[in-house]
Amino acid sequence: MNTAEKTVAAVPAIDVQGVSVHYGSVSALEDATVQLGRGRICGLVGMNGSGKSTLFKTIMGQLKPDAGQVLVDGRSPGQARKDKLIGYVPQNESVDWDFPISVREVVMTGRYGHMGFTRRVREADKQAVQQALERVELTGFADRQIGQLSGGQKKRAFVARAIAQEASIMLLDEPFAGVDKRSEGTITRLLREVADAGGSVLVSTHDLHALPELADEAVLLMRRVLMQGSPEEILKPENLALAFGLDPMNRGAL
Ligand SMILES: Nc1ncnc2c1ncn2[C@@H]1O[C@H](COP(=O)(O)OP(=O)(O)OP(=O)(O)O)[C@@H](O)[C@H]1O
Repeated sequence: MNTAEKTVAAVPAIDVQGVSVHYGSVSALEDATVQLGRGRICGLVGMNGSGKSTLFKTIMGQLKPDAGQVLVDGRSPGQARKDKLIGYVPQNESVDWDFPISVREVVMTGRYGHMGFTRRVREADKQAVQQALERVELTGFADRQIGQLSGGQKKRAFVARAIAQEASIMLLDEPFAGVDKRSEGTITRLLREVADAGGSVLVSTHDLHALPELADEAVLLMRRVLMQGSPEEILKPENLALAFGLDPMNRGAL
């Protein structure tokens, strides 16, 4: 590795330093510090309202922190978005499923950053979309209106959009919520492929049982970052108790 390559490798993919975010008088994140390296999958774990979506939106540059700093691949979130570094799979509730757009068109929006101002679709864009649809096993659904998919298929469509974008950093807000086993398996496998190719993945999940299989590391969030460590460390009952009160692994689904 030459010096320039070493410098690039040393810059974290995601670097959240002492970030605080408020919605009016509501404190959603307090002095949160999270770092994620390349080729890593990090699970984001915490109760409803613990600040997971707020953290995603701050990394995306949709929310400005009141204190602290966010760097994405060494740049500001705004620049990282312009550079199409971040692929985002939002929570289902934040998408207008009635919008008259097909699955293929949703995935094509991931290519906009590659098209320039005219947004003229080239053969390479069509191929990238087709390959992404194949990878999430949705080719047979490509021409359906997006709202006509099942919960798991909708998630896979947005994962395909991030793949078509060729984003090196993927943020997924509860991709397993309301998702069948097949979609869960497909998404888990794809995230590992993204990480194996050098990408970085931050994924929030309520499925603690699947955490060791899904992620290399995890963050336990309760407005503050309680800890960042291996899934095994995070899942220790005494640590889960910090974030959830009782041990949620013995309470079934969260
Ligand atoms: N637009 C908003 N205006 C005011 N308060 C908000 C807003 N969005 C979120 N909050 C509050 O900020 C806190 C963190 O919310 P956030 O959505 O980040 O949590 P979360 O961990 O993603 O929750 P969930 O698991 O339910 O999706 C909560 O107390 C929430 O009520």
